[in-house]
Amino acid sequence: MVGKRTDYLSWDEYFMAVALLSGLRSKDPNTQVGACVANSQNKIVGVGYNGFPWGCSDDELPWSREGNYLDTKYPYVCHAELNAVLNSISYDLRDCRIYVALFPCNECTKVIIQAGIREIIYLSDKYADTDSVRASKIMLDKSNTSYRQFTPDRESILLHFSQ
Ligand SMILES: Nc1ccn([C@H]2C[C@H](O)[C@@H](COP(=O)(O)O)O2)c(=O)n1
Ligand SMILES: [Zn+2]
Repeated sequence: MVGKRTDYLSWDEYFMAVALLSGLRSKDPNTQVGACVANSQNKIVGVGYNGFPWGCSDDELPWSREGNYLDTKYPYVCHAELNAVLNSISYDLRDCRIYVALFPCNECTKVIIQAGIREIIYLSDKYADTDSVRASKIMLDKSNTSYRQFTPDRESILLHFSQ
């Protein structure tokens, strides 16, 4: 008898990989972030990545990190988590999980909590020392929204377009 494959992706690996794949759509030259919302039945209900709003051309708005505020990307860019929630097929994301490459900022955290998402699974917390992420953790703790870092069991996942 032929047994089943054993190196198949776990749900956490699968949803985090979808988040990372979505992040590859981002035009941000410095930080590409993807997010994937999964419901309690392990169905994907929303994906997103960081980018400018509809109608705001990637070629006309700045991707700079420094300079006058209006000449940087920060006032314009929609974060991956916001896009994943807004792109989701349901308004009510109660009991969903969000997988995201980078710990959510305070503004996205508000959106995540208000949407009813119950758990955040993140890969990197590289901005842990910012007040934005500190505020996120305060709100998450108060609202009993859980968060945990994804610790991968494998280094990478390879995709081949040629089979
Ligand atoms: N949780 C997050 C954090 C950040 N982003 C976006 C916003 C920017 O496009 C980029 C961060 O840029 P950096 O300051 O590292 O040059 O990532 C997000 O989508 N989700
Ligand atoms: Zn954010």
